[in-house]
Amino acid sequence: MLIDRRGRVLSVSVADAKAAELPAVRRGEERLSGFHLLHTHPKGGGLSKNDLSTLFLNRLDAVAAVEVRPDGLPGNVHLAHLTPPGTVGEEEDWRIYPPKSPSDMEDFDLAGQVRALEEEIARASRVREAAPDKERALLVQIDQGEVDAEERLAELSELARTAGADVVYKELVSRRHLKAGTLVGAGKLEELTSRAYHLDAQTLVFGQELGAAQAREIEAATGLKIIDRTQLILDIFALHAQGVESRLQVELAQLRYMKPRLLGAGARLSRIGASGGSAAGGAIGTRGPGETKLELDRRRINDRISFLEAQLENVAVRREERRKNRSRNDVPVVSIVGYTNAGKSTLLNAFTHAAEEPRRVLAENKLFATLRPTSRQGYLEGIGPVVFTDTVGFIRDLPADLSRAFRATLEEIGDADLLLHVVDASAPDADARYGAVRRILSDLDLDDMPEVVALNKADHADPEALDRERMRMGGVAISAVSGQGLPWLRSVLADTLQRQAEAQAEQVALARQERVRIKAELERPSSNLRLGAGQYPHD
Ligand SMILES: Nc1nc2c(ncn2[C@@H]2O[C@H](COP(=O)(O)OP(=O)(O)OP(=O)(O)O)[C@@H](O)[C@H]2O)c(=O)[nH]1
Ligand SMILES: [Mg+2]
Repeated sequence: MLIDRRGRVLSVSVADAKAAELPAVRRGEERLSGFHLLHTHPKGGGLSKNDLSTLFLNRLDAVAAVEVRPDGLPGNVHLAHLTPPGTVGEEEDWRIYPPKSPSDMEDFDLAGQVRALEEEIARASRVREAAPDKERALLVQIDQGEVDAEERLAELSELARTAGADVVYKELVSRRHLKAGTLVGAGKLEELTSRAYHLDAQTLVFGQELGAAQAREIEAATGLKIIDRTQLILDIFALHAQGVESRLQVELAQLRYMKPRLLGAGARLSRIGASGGSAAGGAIGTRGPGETKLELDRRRINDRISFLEAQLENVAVRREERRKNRSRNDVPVVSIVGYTNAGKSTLLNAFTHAAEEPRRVLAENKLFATLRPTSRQGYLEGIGPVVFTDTVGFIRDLPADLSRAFRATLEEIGDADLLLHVVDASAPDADARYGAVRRILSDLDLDDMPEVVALNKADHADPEALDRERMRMGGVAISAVSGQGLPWLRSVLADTLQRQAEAQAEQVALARQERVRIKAELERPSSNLRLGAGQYPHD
């Protein structure tokens, strides 16, 4: 029986001893649901684990089980209610009372207990309201035996922070085999729900991409807002997008990601959409690029996708024209590439003396601070003027929708004469990041371009680790911030460009020689290359 606070019976269910259906109870975000579940235990015994999770997940005022005696009369009553969130010293999310006889129950002030509990819950939420309204999030990274699982979790945490979340808890969950629906299994989800309750968090972020059905199932089981890594990255791109093209690219990627997930997700999306109002403008996962909010109307989504594709096509055509017109004269171009947050923009600033504020490129301790390629002119001793180009940072497992949307931007890297690959040498997984960047370059068919590696943040890196990295990746240890190693890097860049120019000149010379040789061959009277007269009218 489900009973409300005035003692009215709302519903009665009859079932076997294993499980009874509970009608859907509206779960309050801040308060208890206002219902009390009373049921019988025909075989006797106290509250089961199932009873307690029903209490917890539905935020019931209380759950009570009445044992049934062999003579059919009521036996002991078992009762539990929730403990307030954040309670110190409580092992569990619930407080179970010692069994009472039905007559003892008459003196028990359940209403008073519930009032006290609600007051404590309200106090906790007042404390939270006083704090800045960042989305409080729990992070889960599933470890399937990858070597870099720890780093993935740390990266997920950086992504969440950049997206504006307050990470209150993170966990690496070891699972060789994933559960179809819930990935981590129902027990783990229950544990996470409990943690979220105590830490006052409403968002659960998964380090892997979730399918639409998985996200829905996990949301149903936990009552939390579910975000996956891809959504987080898309969200950051949306926050940082500047300029027409990046905005179009980001929105297109977001819509492509959302489209298959919109089916049957009406309630879920409207709920996420309604909970806007964070400092960064809107809740994580629903931010559109620029000032706009992501359009989630499923009827209009296809039209919008076609429109964006056409717009991007236009931009691409115009860019191609610009590219052709830009006389590929002799100013060499160095494209700065690397993992996100490696220090590419800082290095560009250091190289091009963009000390004058307005020329300075934004460099921040945020992932994907740069989304738009930016070129600045610099100078290299022995070479002369050189154009340095800064571009979008890479990340491992770059979401497919994003790499598709940003393909044009990324392919422009191929216009350069030389890649300057910036590695954050202070990152514990510098190798893996280097590998991830190389893989993306190879996907873009750019892996045969000449590359110079800069091991950046040397001021911050462990010297031994730095030595190891130098052995493995080669490259020059630098600090874009302190300037250490920059003269050496400049001379390596100049040498490489010089050698390349020489090789090119040599090829040109060889080609010229070859032409001369063939011409001479053709002109020799006895040449067997000489074909029948009249075939070469100019002869
Ligand atoms: N300690 C130290 N910090 C650095 C160095 N170079 C850059 N940083 C810091 O690293 C952070 C990221 O720098 P950015 O230049 O924005 O990195 P980025 O590669 O352009 O990053 P995205 O554009 O986001 O992909 C900033 O907080 C910089 O101050 C360095 O040599 N040493
Ligand atoms: Mg940058």
